[in-house]
Amino acid sequence: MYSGKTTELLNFAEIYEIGRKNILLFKPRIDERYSKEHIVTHKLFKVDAIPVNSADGILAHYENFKGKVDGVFVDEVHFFETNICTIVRQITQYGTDVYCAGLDMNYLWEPFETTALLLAMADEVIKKKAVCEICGEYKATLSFKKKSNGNIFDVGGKEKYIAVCKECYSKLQK
Ligand SMILES: Nc1ncnc2c1ncn2[C@@H]1O[C@H](COP(=O)(O)OP(=O)(O)O)[C@@H](O)[C@H]1O
Ligand SMILES: Cc1cn([C@H]2C[C@H](O)[C@@H](COP(=O)(O)O)O2)c(=O)[nH]c1=O
Repeated sequence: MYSGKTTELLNFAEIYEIGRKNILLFKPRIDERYSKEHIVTHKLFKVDAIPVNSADGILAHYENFKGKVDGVFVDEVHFFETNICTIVRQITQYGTDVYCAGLDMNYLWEPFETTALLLAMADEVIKKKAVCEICGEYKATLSFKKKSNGNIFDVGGKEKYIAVCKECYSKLQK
């Protein structure tokens, strides 16, 4: 969390917009942290997006679009079920570029399955780091949940999670 994934996703989307390409942006409907119908960065930069309940919603909007879609952008992919992989492949085969942003690992330091599968399929992967909220070093690759409750899928921000490096995560666990 806080590593700039959404910022990076929106930067890619902007490149398509500048080039007057047709793009569709999606977010999981459960992510209502900042807005229901925008993808929003933690610096509060926001762009219109279509909230969907599942990956099927992405395909439905894609197929209903009149004209060619040049790029599809999906934020918070870890919240989607693994069938998003089939849909991403299908959309790619139609000739559309697909960009996904999401967490690779949950707060238990385990992979999110959907992200892991998408990583395997991707032509290009960008792994990002945040500043560790404990030691202040720019090497945070994990999220520590302040009150561990067993919920792997749990929308939230700094009230629930902090970005930490591996060393600080291990110390916090003790
Ligand atoms: N611990 C942190 N490390 C880095 N950036 C942070 C941290 N906490 C807050 N931020 C802010 O979060 C922004 C990144 O937001 P965003 O792109 O939405 O990240 P992500 O999608 O990875 O959660 C940074 O530009 C910075 O302003
Ligand atoms: C670690 C972890 C996070 N989540 C949730 C919390 C947020 O709603 C998103 C991550 O958002 P960000 O853009 O990366 O800040 O995912 C979760 O559900 N389970 C987890 O283990």
